[in-house]
Amino acid sequence: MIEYRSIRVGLLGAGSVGSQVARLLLEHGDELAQRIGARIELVGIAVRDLDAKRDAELPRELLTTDADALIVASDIVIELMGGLEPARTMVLKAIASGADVVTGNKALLATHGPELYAAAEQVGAQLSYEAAVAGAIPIIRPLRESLAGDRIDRILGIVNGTTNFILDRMDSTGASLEDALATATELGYAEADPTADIGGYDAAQKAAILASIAFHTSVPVAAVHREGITSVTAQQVESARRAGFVVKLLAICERLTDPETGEEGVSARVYPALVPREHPLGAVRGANNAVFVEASAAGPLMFYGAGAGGVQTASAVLGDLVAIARRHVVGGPGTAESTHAELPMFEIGRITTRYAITLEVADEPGVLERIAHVFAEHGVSVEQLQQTVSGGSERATLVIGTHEATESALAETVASLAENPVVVSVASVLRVEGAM
Ligand SMILES: NC(=O)C1=CN([C@@H]2O[C@H](COP(=O)(O)OP(=O)(O)OC[C@H]3O[C@@H](n4cnc5c(N)ncnc54)[C@H](O)[C@@H]3O)[C@@H](O)[C@H]2O)C=CC1
Ligand SMILES: N[C@@H](CC=O)C(=O)O
Ligand code: NA
Repeated sequence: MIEYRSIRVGLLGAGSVGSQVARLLLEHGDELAQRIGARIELVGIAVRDLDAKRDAELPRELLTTDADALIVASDIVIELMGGLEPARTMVLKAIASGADVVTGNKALLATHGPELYAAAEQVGAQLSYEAAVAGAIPIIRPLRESLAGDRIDRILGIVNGTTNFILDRMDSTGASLEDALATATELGYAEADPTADIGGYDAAQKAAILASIAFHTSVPVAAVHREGITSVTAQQVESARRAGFVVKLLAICERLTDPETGEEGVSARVYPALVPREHPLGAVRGANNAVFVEASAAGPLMFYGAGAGGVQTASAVLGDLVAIARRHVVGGPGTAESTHAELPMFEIGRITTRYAITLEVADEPGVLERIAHVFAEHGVSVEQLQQTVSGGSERATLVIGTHEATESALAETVASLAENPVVVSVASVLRVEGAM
């Protein structure tokens, strides 16, 4: 029997993810010791309530309400409390006391990332966070290590399980957003307050993290353009389905070059978009996540799997823990954040994409010509136009698909359309992404 040295690990938070991390550490201690060459000693689990019911049964003697004492007694701290404070203060304290840190806290990283990375780099500590984006799916490490020699051009991700479940349910059953959300809540996918999910905040935090790593640029969450799914209607989902598309909430991180100045920059944005059903992202069902990466040399790559869930996310936390623990055994520096490029952020008006616009118009001669004129006036080129007239109605529905256009040109086009006397209403404007 090999006598391994011990590496002391302190766990902050024993909720859905934390309780599963503790259980796996306790159950697989021997195997992990062999893989690492040292024993992970779980020295304590900081909780708010010693008697709370938990997803996994944990030894009472490990529970403590004194997180500060636990931090200073640990070589590696795992933060799984969530939220900004006291998580930020505790992570800084752990780093200052010489510990490495593993966290799954995307809100913390998207808001205070640069401060935490700088603190870690200053003392040579490792801060790892595979669980923070797309749960169990390995995406941070592939971007940072496997693709370190390549140039990433674009990331298209479904990174919020709750909204994907809702949109998938609307697509497959015709349910309204409210009904699909109620089902997501019943099944335990949505948060008690689902605003972070359906408002796109959670996806925007993940987009900020992905863009920062992919483009070696510090991207604050405030620079991510965010639109949630709250105004997506059953009608839009049904029209998309009939046209061979599916509505998905996408996080898009893109390297862009201004065609006029040649300036290079980054766009990070979250919005619901039409995706062709045959695109790999179009087939992502239920609460799953997927991240589609386009790299210059590697070409398109797809990472797919469970983006949430206690035990699934615990797998990513343990992966980070094992990697850090191995470094304790073999020595050497950790991986610092790479922000050498510091590309400027391009605002949403500068991005180009395709659009599908649905208009209710008067059914009278010359309407199509007047509508086409509005598009031409703003330099937006129409790719296809479909007209439907309901029997006996004096109105017609026009669905217009555009070629690539800038957001600013599209916004001006839509504003002009809304004011045009032949337009009864602009029923829907959705971007089209991933067209192949
Ligand atoms: N649940 C999931 O599927 C995923 C969660 N994450 C992230 O992992 C982290 C943990 O998430 P969950 O386990 O789902 O959250 P949770 O709400 O189930 O658990 C958090 C636990 O931390 C405890 N806590 C909060 N403040 C504390 C304090 N000051 N001292 C001690 N304990 C404290 C809470 O009482 C709770 O038991 C979050 O940052 C979340 O965003 C990331 C990916 C997926
Ligand atoms: N609420 C999130 C949980 C994981 O990050 C989601 O639905 O994806
Ligand atoms: Na992940």
